Amino acid sequence: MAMDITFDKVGFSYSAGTPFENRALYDVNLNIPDGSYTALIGHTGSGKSTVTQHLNALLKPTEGTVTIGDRVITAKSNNKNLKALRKKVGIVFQFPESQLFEETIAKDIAFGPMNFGVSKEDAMAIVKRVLPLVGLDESFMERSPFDLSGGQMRRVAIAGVLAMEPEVLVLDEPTAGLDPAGRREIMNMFYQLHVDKGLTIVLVTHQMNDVATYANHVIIMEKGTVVKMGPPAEIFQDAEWLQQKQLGLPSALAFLDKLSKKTGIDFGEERPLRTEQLASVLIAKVNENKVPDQAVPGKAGELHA
Ligand SMILES: Nc1ncnc2c1ncn2[C@@H]1O[C@H](COP(=O)(O)OP(=O)(O)OP(=O)(O)O)[C@@H](O)[C@H]1O
Repeated sequence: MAMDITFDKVGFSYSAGTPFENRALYDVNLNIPDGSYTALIGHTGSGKSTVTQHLNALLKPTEGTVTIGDRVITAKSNNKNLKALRKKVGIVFQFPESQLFEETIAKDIAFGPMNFGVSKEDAMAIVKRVLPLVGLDESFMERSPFDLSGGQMRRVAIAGVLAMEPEVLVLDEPTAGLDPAGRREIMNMFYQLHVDKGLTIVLVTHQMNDVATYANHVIIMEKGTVVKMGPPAEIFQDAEWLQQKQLGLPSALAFLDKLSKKTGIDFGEERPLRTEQLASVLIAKVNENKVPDQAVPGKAGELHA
């Protein structure tokens, strides 16, 4: 069963019908295609976390319809039989390591599957299968999660979500608080899971470079609603709009944008989104003699990437 997710005219209020009612979503229409790497971006308070909690029915819409694979969730849906859905859509919340609690790493990772009725023996087999996916080996199984570094603890917590063998993995700022090397490793790990296992990924992030590097579908939220949705090339076409909205640009695009303004060179459709593509685009422009000579020290003959 394909796990496409769609929101149709979804509204949501926290504490609906009480004096503390707080409207978080207005008329949200979006889709998350099965097998996509979707980035969900927007300022603080725009509604991203509220949307993610609808992805496995932790929250139910106050209005409209959320469809997750073959499950249709509305305000009137009952809460029964949501276990199967929760298994298919795994959410890695911010700072997931704060939810570790067992005395050994193996027990912590096995907790979810055993809660779903998997035998201890099968759960241990799952633990052995998921540890390498997060870059850890079996020697970690009997260790306490609380003796690990912050980055390793986060990997264990992520392994606990992967142990449920989800089809959709929702990541709410998964690298918050990690150092640059740890960030890169974790982001590459998720990308590998997406490529190797065909996992649908929904990444909530403020990092435009991650959006440019990994995502193939982008949703932008503002004040509780979706204001743009589409492939990255289309989303980043309008650099001006993104800057106006103070959402930031991927570094490669920000650099070319500045260069265009200073030199008048129009990089048009050739603008790369990823930093590693930048050199070849610039060299191509130099070779076309569209960059003034003085901007390229020592320019002689044809340049190669
Ligand atoms: N438990 C809650 N009770 C009441 N209001 C809430 C609750 N959680 C979030 N809100 C409100 O809902 C709105 C959307 O918040 P949400 O956390 O979904 O935004 P966000 O885009 O994820 O922000 P951030 O980037 O800071 O995580 C905000 O106005 C927020 O104050």
